[in-house]
Amino acid sequence: MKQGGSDAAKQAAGESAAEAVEDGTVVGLGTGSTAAYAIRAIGQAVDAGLDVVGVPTSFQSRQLARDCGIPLADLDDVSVDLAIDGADEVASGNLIKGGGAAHAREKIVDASADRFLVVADPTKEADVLSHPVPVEVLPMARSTVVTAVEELGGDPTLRRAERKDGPVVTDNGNLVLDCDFNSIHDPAALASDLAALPGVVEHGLFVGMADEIHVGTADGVTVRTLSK
Ligand SMILES: O=C[C@H](O)[C@H](O)[C@H](O)COP(=O)(O)O
Repeated sequence: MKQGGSDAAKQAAGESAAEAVEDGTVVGLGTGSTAAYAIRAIGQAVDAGLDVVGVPTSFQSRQLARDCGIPLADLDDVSVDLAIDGADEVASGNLIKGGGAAHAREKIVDASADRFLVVADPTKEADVLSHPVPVEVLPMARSTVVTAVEELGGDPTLRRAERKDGPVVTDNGNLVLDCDFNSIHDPAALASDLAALPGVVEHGLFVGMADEIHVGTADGVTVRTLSK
């Protein structure tokens, strides 16, 4: 997993994207260490009087947003203007997400947003996606999805919990298979194949969804605007 980015780079990316949040914005709040910097920056702006509503993508982002004083709502009540979220890998504007097993809720919130800003550090950038793809599965479908992923050419591994025996259980009560496909030359086709498997709740390929990528370094931020 590519998690080698510096805190300074993550902070620069997160704070850059947070600058896009204006008064009255409904903002999707991503999950992970880079999105957390955006949430903290939005919280500081709320303290200074900015009127925003946040839609969290996980238990973790909800808790951080509450700690930062960001008013929250869910998708039954609001529609998202702008989502800010991290990524485990970025190539040609496509993403692999789910290193924190939050990709199902992230995809719902990020896909619903009018604009989706990705925040990353340079260690996340690649020419071709090759990070294992997290696939959230209903527990009863684990074995059938393992077989189906192998038939698609992948090598699935059940994600194990740390400081708990057994598997990671997502915020939705499901399991995660990290599926290694080596280099993914047609992410749209793989995304469609994975989504079609019975028992797959969501996979971590985010294809053609991002509007901007904010890549932070210790020295500044590069913003790439993508055409969709
Ligand atoms: O499930 C977690 C998310 O998809 C994260 O946005 C992703 O793993 C990137 O996290 P980080 O910014 O901590 O590398």
